[in-house]
Amino acid sequence: MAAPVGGGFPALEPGAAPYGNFPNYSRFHPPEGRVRLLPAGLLRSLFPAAARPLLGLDVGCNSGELSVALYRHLLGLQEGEGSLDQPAAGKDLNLLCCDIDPLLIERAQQFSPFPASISFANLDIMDSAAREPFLSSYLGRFGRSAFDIGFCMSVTMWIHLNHGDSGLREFLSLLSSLCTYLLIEPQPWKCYRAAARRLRKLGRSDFDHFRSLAINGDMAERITQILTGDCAMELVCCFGSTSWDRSLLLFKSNGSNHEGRESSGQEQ
Ligand SMILES: C[S@@+](CC[C@H](N)C(=O)[O-])C[C@H]1O[C@@H](n2cnc3c(N)ncnc32)[C@H](O)[C@@H]1O
Repeated sequence: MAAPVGGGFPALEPGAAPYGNFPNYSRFHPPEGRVRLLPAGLLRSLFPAAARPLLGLDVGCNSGELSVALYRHLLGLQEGEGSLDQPAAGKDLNLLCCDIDPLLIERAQQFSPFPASISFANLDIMDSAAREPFLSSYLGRFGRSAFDIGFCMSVTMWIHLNHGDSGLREFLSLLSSLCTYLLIEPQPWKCYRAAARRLRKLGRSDFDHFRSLAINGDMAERITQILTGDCAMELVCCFGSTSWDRSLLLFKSNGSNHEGRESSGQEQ
């Protein structure tokens, strides 16, 4: 993959984005390439009976372009429509989007067309001390203890490179415990090699874990095995692959951990 740099942000060396926190990422992997794979009416078909607002979590949202595109697409809003925060598709969606990079989050907040429905927050999802109070507080506002749907788009590789095999497992387990449905776009193994190569070109050493990763090869398959084998999720469907060879996989929790978790009377 060409390294996403330049554009409206101060230039950043590609290797200087060790978490995949590329500015202008969406110019290189445009949101449309992902959202067009998702069927219209997806939320209605996943949650036919939901009378309350749906809650979504977008992990690794970068500067928010994909989060906003997902929000529009899932609610059936056209570009330029719905800026009054009045979704049109008969479902109400609140999206919490987080990223480890505070500058990307600042930018997302600055340009958000749906500030009442989409919240952007600076959070390292792997930092349990920061994550737990933050997510509980957000969910508590809705009287909930889990999200209806999670989005993990082009993030797994960065967690894997920075936290190793155990970090990837921990991350997937966390997402499965937090979200009833999980839409995930894993990076294929060739992207790992490209990321390590970029770092070496800058004269830096590999990511700490790169050479020791035992989870490797067909990453979509490996992640599916972990989610279905260890995390009590089932694969609902694959929505196909983007033109840059990443598949979009939808999982559903089949454990009982998401049922009956809402507290009564506080839903908005
Ligand atoms: C390649 S970008 C993907 C952006 C967006 N999801 C998309 O697909 O267009 C990966 C993002 O994950 C974020 N990220 C990496 N590790 C993270 C962590 N531990 N917690 C939160 N965000 C993280 C990076 O800062 C970066 O913005």
